[in-house]
Amino acid sequence: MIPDSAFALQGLVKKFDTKVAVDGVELAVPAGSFFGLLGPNGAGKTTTLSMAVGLLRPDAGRALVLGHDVWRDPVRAKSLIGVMPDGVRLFDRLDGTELLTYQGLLRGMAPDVIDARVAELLDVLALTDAGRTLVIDYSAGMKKKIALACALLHAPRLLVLDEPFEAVDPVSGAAIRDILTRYVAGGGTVIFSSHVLEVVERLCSHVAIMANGRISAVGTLDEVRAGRTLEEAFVAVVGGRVSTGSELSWL
Ligand SMILES: Nc1ncnc2c1ncn2[C@@H]1O[C@H](COP(=O)(O)OP(=O)(O)OP(=O)(O)O)[C@@H](O)[C@H]1O
Repeated sequence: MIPDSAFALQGLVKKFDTKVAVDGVELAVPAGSFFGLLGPNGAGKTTTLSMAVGLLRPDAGRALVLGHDVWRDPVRAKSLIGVMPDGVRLFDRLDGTELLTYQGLLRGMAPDVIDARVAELLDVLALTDAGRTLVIDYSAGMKKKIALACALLHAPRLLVLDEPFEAVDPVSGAAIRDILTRYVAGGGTVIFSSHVLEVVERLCSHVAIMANGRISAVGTLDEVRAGRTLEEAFVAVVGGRVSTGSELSWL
């Protein structure tokens, strides 16, 4: 049986000491959707995605990738996903080509397939010249792009990306949007967190808004917007700050 949800999060909870970072998150990401996860700083997006892909053990709940439990059946579940985590920890004493090749070998890919895909990914992401540069010497945006290439290399069914557009230049951002749009058109599923509402509005078919460790709104983009802009919907769900106009008068 093929589940309707590419990704199902059920009752995920994570506490850090007394802080409840994620408070019973339930989320079904439909197969073939382009899913944006929004929320203010500290809402619990990264913690949720980290648990969802098997990088952080939940205190309660479970995550299913195409029906496979990430914690009980990790090898199968992880073979189906490509992940670009927050803070991108990479083997940065390798150059770009070596890093991708290493990633492909870990994934059990054939060397000739790896070579062809690495060359293509470096080209599309404008990293060809950086292929022989150590990753530690990359800029923040270049690190994002090589991390995205690592997530794409094995042609996963589902992509989980933490702030993929952060720090990338406009040309690279357009290239990434194009890659992801084609990936979804080809039957893939993407879930990504972002603070860039214009990008989410342009790309996403579905959106969830997190606040205080919970999902406060979820649905198709139009359902969540409900006739408003996404920014208006976000502020309505999360709560805007009311300015008295007198703050920082000393500045
Ligand atoms: N390792 C940790 N130890 C202690 N507290 C943590 C840890 N990781 C996250 N937190 C706390 O959990 C809460 C949720 O953090 P998280 O990084 O998931 O938020 P986020 O929605 O991704 O935020 P941002 O948009 O700023 O990246 C925050 O209050 C944060 O301080």
